[in-house]
This record gives sequence, C-alpha cells and structure tokens, in this order.
Amino acid sequence: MWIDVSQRLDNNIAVWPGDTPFSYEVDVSKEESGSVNIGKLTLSTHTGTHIDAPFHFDNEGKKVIDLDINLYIGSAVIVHLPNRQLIQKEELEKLKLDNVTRLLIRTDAWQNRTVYPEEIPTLESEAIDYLASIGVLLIGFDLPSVDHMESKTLPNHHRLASSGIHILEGLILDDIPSGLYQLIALPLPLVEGDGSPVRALLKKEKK
Ligand SMILES: N[C@@H](CC(=O)c1ccccc1NC=O)C(=O)O
Ligand SMILES: [Zn+2]
Ligand SMILES: [Zn+2]
Repeated sequence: MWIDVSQRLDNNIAVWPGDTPFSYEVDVSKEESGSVNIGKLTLSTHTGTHIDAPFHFDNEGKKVIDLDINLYIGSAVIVHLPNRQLIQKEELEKLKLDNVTRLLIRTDAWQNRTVYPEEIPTLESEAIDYLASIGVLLIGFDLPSVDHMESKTLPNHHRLASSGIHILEGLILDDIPSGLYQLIALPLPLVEGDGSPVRALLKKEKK
C-alpha cells in the first residue's frame, strides 16, 4: 500500500517567511461557465513538499525540466535522527548506508506545521561529502530547508548540488518507521522551474 507523505495543499499551508501565500480558488464557477468549475492556483515553487532544482540557488543551475525523473522514483531508505542540531558524518557511517541512492531523514524537528520553524537541524559538510562518496543521489528531509532558516548563502544547498545530490524538502514522516521503501516524488514538468511541489508517496519494501 502506498502512503502519502506530502503536505496537504490548502489555503492555510505555512509558507517560507515573506514568500507567496498558497491560494486555490474557483476562478470560474460551474454556474458562471454553464459547464465546469475551473480552479486557479497561486503558489511558490517551494510550497509544501517539494524539490529544489539547482537553478533555485545557482543562475547557471539546472531547471526542473532538466532533472532526471528517475531520481524521484525508486528504492529509498528512511532513517530516524531526532533531537539533533547537527547531523554528523560519524552518525551516518554507523547506519550502514551502502548502496543507498535515496536517503530520507526523519528529524521530527518541525512539530508545528502551521508555522515555519526558527531553527532546524542541518548536515555538517563532512556528512554531505560522505553521502556523496557512497553514491547518494537524492536526500529528503521532513524540514523546510537543508540550510539554517536564516542562511542567505545556502552552503548545504550548494554543496549537495556540486556533489550530485538532489534535494527533497517538507516531507511528512511523522508515522514512518525507519527502513527500506519505494519512493515516488515527481516534480511537475516546469520548463523554467527553480523547484516544484511533489506528491510524495512511500511503500514499505518487504525485507
Ligand atoms: N531555500 C528554501 C527556500 C528559500 O530560501 C526561500 C523561499 C522563498 C522565499 C525566500 C526564500 N529564501 C530567502 O532568503 C527552499 O529550498 O525551500
Ligand atoms: Zn525548496
Ligand atoms: Zn531548499
């Protein structure tokens, strides 16, 4: 059975401080058109559960359409690392992540999803280098960012991208035990996109 690990998109969803609020409205009603309701969306590309394309933080970086969709479908390992401020290489080494290409880290650090957290755990740079060295291609978090909330230079975004590791943010992993899963988290085919909301799904691997 597939489990939905995406944030629900309604008009109350929290967005990055100062970012475009999410809005869905029926722009043309069935009564008006005489035939159908037609919705209109206004949203930031970093709304809810979403991926970042390198263009988000690098003007020369790949846009969403350029990203290989195979990154976002396939086996993924979930690890549970609660109550940490800094996720260190030594800790990841202990988890025996050989052959893991998609790694989802459940931190449980974003408790009240009606607001953005002030502080979030982050990976130390050595941890990013370690994940790259073992062949990780996608990293996902139950957090709104892979850098500190107040960061303007986004060092982890840059380091992940230059290491070939793609970014998935804002997962809901509250009830998901550690283990091996299948993941689907496909971005929209946004030709100019710096990011895209995804519908993120997990299915437990029998093992
Ligand atoms: N890096 C964050 C988003 C982010 O930084 C951001 C999103 C919307 C408006 C402003 C943002 N950052 C401003 O410094 C992310 O990847 O979702
Ligand atoms: Zn983002
Ligand atoms: Zn990001």
